[in-house]
Amino acid sequence: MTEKALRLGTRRSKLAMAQSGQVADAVHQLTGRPVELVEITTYGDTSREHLAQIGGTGVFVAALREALVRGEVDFAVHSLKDLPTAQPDELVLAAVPAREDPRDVLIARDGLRFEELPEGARVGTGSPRRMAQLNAYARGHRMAIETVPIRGNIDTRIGFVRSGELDAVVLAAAGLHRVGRSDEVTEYLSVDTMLPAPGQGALAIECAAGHEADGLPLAAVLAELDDPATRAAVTAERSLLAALEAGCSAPVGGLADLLADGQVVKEMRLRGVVGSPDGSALVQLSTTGPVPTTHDEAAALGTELAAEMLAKGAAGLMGERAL
Ligand SMILES: NCc1[nH]cc(CCC(=O)O)c1CC(=O)O
Repeated sequence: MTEKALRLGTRRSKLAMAQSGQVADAVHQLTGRPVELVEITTYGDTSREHLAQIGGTGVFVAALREALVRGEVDFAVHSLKDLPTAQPDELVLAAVPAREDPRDVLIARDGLRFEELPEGARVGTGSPRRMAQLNAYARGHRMAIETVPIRGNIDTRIGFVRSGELDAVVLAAAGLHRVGRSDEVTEYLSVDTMLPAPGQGALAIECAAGHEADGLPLAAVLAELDDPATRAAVTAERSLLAALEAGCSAPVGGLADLLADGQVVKEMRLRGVVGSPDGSALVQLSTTGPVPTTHDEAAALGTELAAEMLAKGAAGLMGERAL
């Protein structure tokens, strides 16, 4: 008798299928069980509204989470940056595997870098975080650009540049790497000018609390795929986001990394930014602390930085805080 397959719930976009396929292989290696992909359509996939309008938080994950709770799938893979910061009691964030490149990139016509864009260049992004930082960068260089709200999958977004409708678009490096489109990148944006979204480049593997698949305790098994350094970093980043009371479509960037002295890791640094979408005002701060050894220590770094950012007026820049 063949062993029963583990059911992995996934969105059906090319990106979701690529990252779910990768996790499916790893789980198959780990357990010896076949892993079957179960495609689930989320509201974020079917709605044609702009993310800022549909409320942002959770639109790509709610349907997957419902399937987990109902036991229709055994585990699910999400882009961590799309996952709301509140963790439902019925679900466990079983693993955060090693992160991909967290940076944002520019894909521009004619191989242009950001600073080479012409006067009045039209740059596509639907993300208030990217808008705020792009506009601030442009102001700093006395460039005039126009940010144009767009949405759609990776191919659609690259298509706006191909068709000549836009001069450039900004996307996450990780997504492009995962779908094999990295050769389209014309500039990797420095995190000094473009802090990524909290959790960007990382995946989240989630299952229902206490769930067993034919005797296999899933949370414990999947925990083998966890990368503690990535987990600590994204915990700090998401705690920053939560403490700012912001969601994934708020103009908030955050990135934690480890600072080393030679080979020896000394500290964790957390950088954060909040900006007005026109880039006229940014609150950008960073903090460092001992390398966290627990969830609470990592989360404390985010809470601390959020308090400092709020003291510098971050709340006023976030506009609709419900977003
Ligand atoms: N909001 C869409 C989204 N969610 C996850 C990624 C890919 C990058 C990642 O895994 O962090 C993207 C595309 C993008 O921002 O360009």
